[in-house]
Amino acid sequence: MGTLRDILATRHGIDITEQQERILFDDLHAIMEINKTMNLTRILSEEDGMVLHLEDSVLGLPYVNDAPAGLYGDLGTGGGFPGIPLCVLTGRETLLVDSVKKKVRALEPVAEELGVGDRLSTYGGRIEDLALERPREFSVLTARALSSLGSLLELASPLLRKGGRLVCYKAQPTEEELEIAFGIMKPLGFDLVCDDSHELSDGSTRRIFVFQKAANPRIALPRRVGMAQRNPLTPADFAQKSGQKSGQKSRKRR
Ligand SMILES: C[S@@+](CC[C@H](N)C(=O)[O-])C[C@H]1O[C@@H](n2cnc3c(N)ncnc32)[C@H](O)[C@@H]1O
Repeated sequence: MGTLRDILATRHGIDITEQQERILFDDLHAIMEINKTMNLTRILSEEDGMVLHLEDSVLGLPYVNDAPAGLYGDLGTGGGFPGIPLCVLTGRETLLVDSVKKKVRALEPVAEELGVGDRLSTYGGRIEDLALERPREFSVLTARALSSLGSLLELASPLLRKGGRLVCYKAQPTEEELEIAFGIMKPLGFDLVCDDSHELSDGSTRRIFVFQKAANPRIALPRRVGMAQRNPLTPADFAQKSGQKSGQKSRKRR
């Protein structure tokens, strides 16, 4: 199969140093060790982990590097993928976000061991609450295996500053998921800047969508906790709302 460095360079045109490769494997091993006592990942072998955690996470590197300078957040980070590898490789100040506090707590000593503890911190709470505490602070966000594209746009919009980017890792979204996301992206303040397909070394397809925040959303965000994922917005919500004035002004969570 080849080394991670070879795979990244030959398949994806991404160069990392030997030292960075070592740090990424140290990360994978640390997560697999923690996984013996806490459910952080379902990927159990080093071989699968190299592809599905390391190769896949690093695919996002050029997209995160293309975003404006500033704070990077990984939403629904779980075992720290893609957040920790991208923190290592980008050098950005990074916040790992997950609603399960003990998961992100377990990642803090890993970051220390990997030598990125000074620029990596964690938030154990819901994305919607982070958006109330730190609105428009982020330059770039990633999300893998978290939610539908439409929900991700809604969750990310209040966190991103103007010009900031949301990098979504998806398998193969359904036509319906795409139609909804593309129908609500403008009202949520986004433009689509990339829709790329990549083939991982196990033959699976990874699609990466990048959205750029261009304007404020047309409704007050975040909505009530859980709404973005349980009751996602659709284009019809905005069709009904055009002409109403109240959405923009109220900060009340609906
Ligand atoms: C399937 S895991 C994906 C983990 C990791 N991103 C990966 O690809 O391996 C989704 C994670 O998102 C977290 N999550 C789901 N909804 C969330 C929300 N609204 N706010 C914060 N975390 C959330 C869950 O606790 C879970 O750890």
